[in-house]
Amino acid sequence: MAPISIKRILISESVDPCCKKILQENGIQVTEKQNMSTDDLIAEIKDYDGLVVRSGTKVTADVINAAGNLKIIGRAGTGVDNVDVDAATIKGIIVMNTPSGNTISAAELTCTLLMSLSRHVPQAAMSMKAGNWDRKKFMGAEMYGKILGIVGLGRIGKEVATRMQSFGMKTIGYDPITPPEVTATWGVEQMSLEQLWPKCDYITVHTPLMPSTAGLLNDTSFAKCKKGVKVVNCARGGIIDEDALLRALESRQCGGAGLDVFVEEPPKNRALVNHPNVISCPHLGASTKEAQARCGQDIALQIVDMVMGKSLVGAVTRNHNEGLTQGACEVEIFVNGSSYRATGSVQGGVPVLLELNRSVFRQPVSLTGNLLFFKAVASPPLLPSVTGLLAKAGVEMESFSAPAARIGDQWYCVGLSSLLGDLGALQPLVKAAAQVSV
Ligand SMILES: NC(=O)c1ccc[n+]([C@@H]2O[C@H](COP(=O)([O-])OP(=O)(O)OC[C@H]3O[C@@H](n4cnc5c(N)ncnc54)[C@H](O)[C@@H]3O)[C@@H](O)[C@H]2O)c1
Ligand SMILES: O=C(O)[C@H](O)COP(=O)(O)O
Repeated sequence: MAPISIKRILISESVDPCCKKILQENGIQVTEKQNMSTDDLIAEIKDYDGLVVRSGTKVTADVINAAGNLKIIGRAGTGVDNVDVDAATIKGIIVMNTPSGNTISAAELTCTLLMSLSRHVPQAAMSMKAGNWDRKKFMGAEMYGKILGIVGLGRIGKEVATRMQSFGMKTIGYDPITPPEVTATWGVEQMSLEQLWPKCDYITVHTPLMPSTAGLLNDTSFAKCKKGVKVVNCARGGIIDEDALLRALESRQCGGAGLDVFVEEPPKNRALVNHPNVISCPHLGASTKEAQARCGQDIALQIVDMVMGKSLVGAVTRNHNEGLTQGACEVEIFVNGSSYRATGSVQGGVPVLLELNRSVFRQPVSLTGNLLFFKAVASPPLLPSVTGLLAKAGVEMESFSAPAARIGDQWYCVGLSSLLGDLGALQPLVKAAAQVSV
């Protein structure tokens, strides 16, 4: 990748100080300005080559169009729904995020809300502060033996599943991209949503917000749930339809809700927040010292790498030249001095890889998690040999994507539980290999 000149960056939200430090150490001038209105940002942005945000800054088309020099929008976190990615794409501005930095924190908050719903801890604590001693009102239920439905089995969904299994919960789920054989290895049985709704005592959603997930839980799906089902949304406001949730809470079809996110933040309509069976937080999923340190560091290092022409990690910008409407785009990526030509698209809101260096994959490869790509000649012992080698290195194979063709050198992709410490171990089996964490 050719180096990109970035001299001045604006950080418009509370991002860990290590971000500013790393950028400055690499010769980039950094200005921090928080709580700007969109008009303030429009007036300010023209002076900068880069902008670093969290979820609070609305990087609208107006902001992007006012930004004459902007080359990079860095999201210190996961969701980029506050950035108009299409407007950025049209202007050739790269949008990148740090999708893994806050996974554990968001998963832990989800588990906290699930457990608080089962034992009414926030309500009991408030009652104690009000001078009461009410042991009867806050009768709870054990998590043990209950069924948790997880909608969206990506990074956070997986971490929630394994944690709640330790409480003796049975975990079931649904994801259109993560294969059932993969989720089975971490204890989640997949099924259709129609089969899932009536089985669950608790439901938690971990998808991005997009047209296919907006209102996933709505009047119709609540009606199919067990009476008294408890729900958690630590993903994005609107995946659980807020009006439908309020109706379900009022009819007791829903026994309680844990909400970290809202359609409007902060929510002007307080009906849900004020409901006695709702526990809510002001979008705190990523608000831990550890998550902020990781996200701040990751975004700064990704920007520095880009400036040095090293790599383009975490880029989510779509390629307008190739016609997004057709769904596919082609990019050339340079990793450790080698060039890779990749064709990908976005399916159901999820980036997928279709082709790598002319190897067309049989199924689209979901670009999430730790991915190992290798080039080899197809042969029956190839997969068992790679699996054995990974097992020796203490790394689990979470998914396997094979090329459609079986002739000559082809590229394969393997999802890993963690990146390999040493790619050299693959040498006897493969002709080339690279790994990335997406
Ligand atoms: N509350 C917070 O502070 C906080 C923190 C981090 C992430 N998040 C949000 O949590 C969500 C999940 O993040 P992640 O890192 O696990 O993302 P991820 O991309 O790893 O996982 C999302 C999963 O959703 C699946 N999916 C897509 N469409 C679906 C559908 N219609 N039904 C079911 N599954 C579907 C995808 O296949 C993918 O596996 C995102 O919305 C993210 O913005 C919130
Ligand atoms: O998508 C995310 O990363 C989370 O929602 C966290 O958002 P935040 O960085 O604004 O806390």
